[in-house]
Amino acid sequence: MNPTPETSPAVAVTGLVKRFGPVTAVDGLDLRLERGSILALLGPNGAGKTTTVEICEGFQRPDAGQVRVLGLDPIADNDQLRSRIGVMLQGGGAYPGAKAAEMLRLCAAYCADPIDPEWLLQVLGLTDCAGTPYRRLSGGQQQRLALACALVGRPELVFLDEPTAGLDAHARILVWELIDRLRRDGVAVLLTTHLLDEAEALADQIVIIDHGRVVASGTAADLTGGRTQDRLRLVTAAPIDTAALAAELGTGHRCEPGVSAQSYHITGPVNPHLVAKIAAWCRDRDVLATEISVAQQSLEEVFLSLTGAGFGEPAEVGR
Ligand SMILES: Nc1ncnc2c1ncn2[C@@H]1O[C@H](COP(=O)(O)OP(=O)(O)OP(=O)(O)O)[C@@H](O)[C@H]1O
Repeated sequence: MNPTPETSPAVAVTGLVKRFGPVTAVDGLDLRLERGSILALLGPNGAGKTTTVEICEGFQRPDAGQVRVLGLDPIADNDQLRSRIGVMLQGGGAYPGAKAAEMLRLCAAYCADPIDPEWLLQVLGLTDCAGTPYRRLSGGQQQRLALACALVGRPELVFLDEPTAGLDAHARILVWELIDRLRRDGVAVLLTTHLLDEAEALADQIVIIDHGRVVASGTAADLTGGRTQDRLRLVTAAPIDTAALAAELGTGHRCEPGVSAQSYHITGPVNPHLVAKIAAWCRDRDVLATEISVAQQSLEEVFLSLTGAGFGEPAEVGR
């Protein structure tokens, strides 16, 4: 049975392909965003994030694959979808001379049940510039006003393309709090970002794409924690012979110097026996091991390793 539009996922994309001449911007991409949750789309420049989001918004036509937004076709059912989704557009649209509050009230006037524009201005720290013409607003204020315009119609789903790009730390926190609040109110959010801490702080699900394909997806914990069992960090009070330690640990283990002095990365299966062996090896050489820790990769390390040169097949993490 086909899901009805009310029970279907906020976004369901399967096998999406989009080409621009010789460039394949999106190459068989699958995505699924549940209602009331936040999905962060991460990827290097040119990975296909904006193209994917614009197809979901109905601004571009896919070459292949299926896209359903709130159970509907973003192009064929665009009229039905418009009032139910929020899109954060860049630029002042047709009214760059209009004042900030006027623009937001205008957006609200098109909506059946808008959020109070004054409340949104206040939450986003825009009250002081409510009377400022759009073109005189700072970049960060324009960005927050675009977010307010996307949200004023109480959308069920909101698309945010780099919502905090260029915002100062204070404004970023305001926007993060608002996005988190949306989720608690049952709104689904699909956001693209280059800020890994933003994805980590906000998203229920992170999807990393490269060359138009999903290379990993899961929660931040899945992505950073899934590989902890094959990596150990060692710090010693004096330099050690890495080749000798690697030889002691046997095949399957490597020992390489880390970035800071007398720090080392040991890769290979990590278990209590390995930890004991390293400690004993240091003791036998009268070298103090000041730290032996099972290393947690940062999201940045995961991102760089997955989207760096030479990456091969897609990794499925925590799906
Ligand atoms: N209208 C277009 N015409 C031709 N090529 C395009 C068009 N739109 C996107 N592309 C190409 O498609 C690829 C994906 O672009 P896209 O903007 O989706 O990437 P992105 O992940 O959003 O990148 P960024 O992080 O830099 O914004 C790029 O190689 C881009 O040059």
